Amino acid sequence: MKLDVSDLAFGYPGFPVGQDVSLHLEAGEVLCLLGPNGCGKTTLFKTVMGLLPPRGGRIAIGGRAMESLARPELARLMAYVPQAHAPVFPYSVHDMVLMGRTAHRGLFAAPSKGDHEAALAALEQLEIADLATRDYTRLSGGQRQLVLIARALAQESPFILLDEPTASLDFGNQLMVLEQVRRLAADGKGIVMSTHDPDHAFACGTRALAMKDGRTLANGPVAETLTGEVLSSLYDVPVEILLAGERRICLPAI
Ligand SMILES: Nc1ncnc2c1ncn2[C@@H]1O[C@H](COP(=O)(O)OP(=O)(O)OP(=O)(O)O)[C@@H](O)[C@H]1O
Repeated sequence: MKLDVSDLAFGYPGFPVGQDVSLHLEAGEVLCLLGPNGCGKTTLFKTVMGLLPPRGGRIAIGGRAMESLARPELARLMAYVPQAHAPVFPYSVHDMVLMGRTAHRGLFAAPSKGDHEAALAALEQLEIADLATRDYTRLSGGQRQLVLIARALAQESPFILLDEPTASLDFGNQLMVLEQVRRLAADGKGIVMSTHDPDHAFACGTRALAMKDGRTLANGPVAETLTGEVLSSLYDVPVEILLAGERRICLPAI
């Protein structure tokens, strides 16, 4: 299954944000989206999720035009992982993950045995089944982020969009989330992940899209796309790329 976004223009009513953005993603790939604050990453996500109407261009999932897909159908194809936040209502972790099943059973139907099993399987896959009965609002930021990823997994969609999944996490939790992203891709998910850290793209990305002022600065395989020149121009700071063994590392000149 393939996600094809071609020549997309996106933005809000009366406020264009981006244009001419294309991305193509296959199962098993991790596409990292990088760009300065306010360049339009979240707006692009909202448009690809069908939450904002495109201002131009085309979005197709598995060869089907997005506008031909009903909302529950779209939810079965694409899951969205927002940045971890504390909801007002103290849901249990299991209930949070169960919400990922809504697309499979309708908004008002009671969760089936299969829904509960899918939620538990998602928690187990992320190795956080021991948190199932805990209050989500009382978890650490890293644990919350993993729960939101589990919720997306329970949705059983071929594509997952993650909006800065490592933001505000400590070093260890960042690595834990990146490791899970790699595992999900290895399991055949297609992943789009926004990040402010080029090293995270080097750690788990297969492709990268560098976006500035709502336009594509570079797009392609990570190593060819995130060059020192591109990153310097993207963030307006001198950046060098070093090789540590096989691994690339971003070194800002400070
Ligand atoms: N609901 C909205 N209505 C109008 N403009 C908005 C709305 N939300 C965001 N914007 C504007 O759209 C532009 C892109 O914002 P967006 O949140 O997509 O950027 P971003 O790249 O995700 O930023 P960050 O890295 O800081 O999260 C910004 O100029 C922002 O002010």
